[in-house]
Amino acid sequence: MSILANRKTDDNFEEIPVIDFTDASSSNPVRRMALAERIRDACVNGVLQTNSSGFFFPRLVVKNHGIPEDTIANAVEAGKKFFKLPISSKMDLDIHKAKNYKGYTALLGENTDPTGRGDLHEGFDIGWEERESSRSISKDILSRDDSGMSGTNVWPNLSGFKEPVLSYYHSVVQLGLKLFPILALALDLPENFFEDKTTKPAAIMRLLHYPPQSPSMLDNDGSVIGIGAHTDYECFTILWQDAISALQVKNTQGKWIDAIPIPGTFVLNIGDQLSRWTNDVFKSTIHRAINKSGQERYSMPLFFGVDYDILLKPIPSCISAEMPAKYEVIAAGEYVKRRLEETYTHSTQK
Ligand SMILES: O=C(O)CCC(=O)C(=O)O
Ligand SMILES: [Fe+2]
Repeated sequence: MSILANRKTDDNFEEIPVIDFTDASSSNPVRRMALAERIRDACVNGVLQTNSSGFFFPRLVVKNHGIPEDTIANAVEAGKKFFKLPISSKMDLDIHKAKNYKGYTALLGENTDPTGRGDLHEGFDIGWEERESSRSISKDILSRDDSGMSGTNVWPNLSGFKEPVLSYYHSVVQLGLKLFPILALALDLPENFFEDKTTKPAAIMRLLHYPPQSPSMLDNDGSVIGIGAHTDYECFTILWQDAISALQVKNTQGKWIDAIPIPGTFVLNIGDQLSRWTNDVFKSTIHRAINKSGQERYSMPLFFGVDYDILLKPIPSCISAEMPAKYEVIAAGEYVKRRLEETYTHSTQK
C-alpha cells in the first residue's frame, strides 16, 4: 500500500514555511531523514504547519553550504554591470539566436503567463559549463540526447562577468545536488534515486533584473508584470532574491501570498518535473513577481532538472487506484524545451 499516493497537497497556506537546511549535508542519516520528513510535510500536507505549501524558505547558513556571501555579491554585481550595457550589446546575445535558450532576454521578451503581454524583466541565461575546479563529465554522458537543451553558453565581452557568474553557478549546483537525495528520502525512495538521473547537471541559471513597475502599468489591466503567473519547469528552483519584496505565491483560494525576502536564505520551490515524478503529491506552485517598490530589483534563480534524456515517469508510491497517473510520459529535455518555446513564441521573429 502506497504511503504517498493518499496524501493530498494542501495549498491553502497563508504564510510560507521556513525550513532550516543545515542537515542537508549532515553525515548522520537520522538527521538527513528528519529534514526529509520536514520537507515532505511542508510539501504535501499540513503536518509541519497547517499553512504549508510546495514553496519554502530553506534557512541556509550560506557559509556552511559552500556559498560564501561574496560569491553571491560578486554574481549580483556582475549581473548589474551586464544589465547596464547598451541594449545593442545585450541584443548581440539575444536568446532567440541560440537554439538552446541561452543568452539575453530583453524586457517583454518573455511571456511566462499566456494571458499576459510580456514580462517586465530582462534576463541572462546560462547552462552547465565546466570550470577547472568542477568535476569533468565523461564523453558518454555528454553525447546523450538532450533535446538540444545543452550546448554552449554565450558570454558578453565584459570583464569581471563570466568568472563570478560561473562561480556562483557552480556553488549552487553543489547545493542542489545535495538536495536531490533529501527529496528522494522525502518521497520514500532510496537516497540515491536521482543520482543516475542527474549525471550532467541540467541546471539553468538566470540573472534577472526587474525595473520598477509604474503604477499606471498596474492600473491598466495587470497584463504586464515583472514575471507572470507560472510554475517552474524543472524539479526544484533555488532562488536568490534581493531585499525588495516582489515574489508572490498563489494558494488554492487564489490568494497571492508574499514571499518576503529573508536575509541569508534562498527560496526553494518545487517545479513541474517533480509534480510529474510524484503525480502531484509534490505540486509545483504558481508564483509571479511584481516590483512595486520604485527601485530596481535583482534575483538569480537556478532551476534543477533531471538529465534531459530521462523520462519523467510517476514513481510507483505516488500512484494508486484513487490517484491514477495524471501526466503523459515525456523526456525532461523535451518538456523544458516545450515550455520555453511557449514562453518565447510571442517575441520570436517570424
Ligand atoms: O525573480 C523572482 O523572484 C522569481 C523568478 C521566477 O519565478 C523565475 O525566473 O522562474
Ligand atoms: Fe519561476
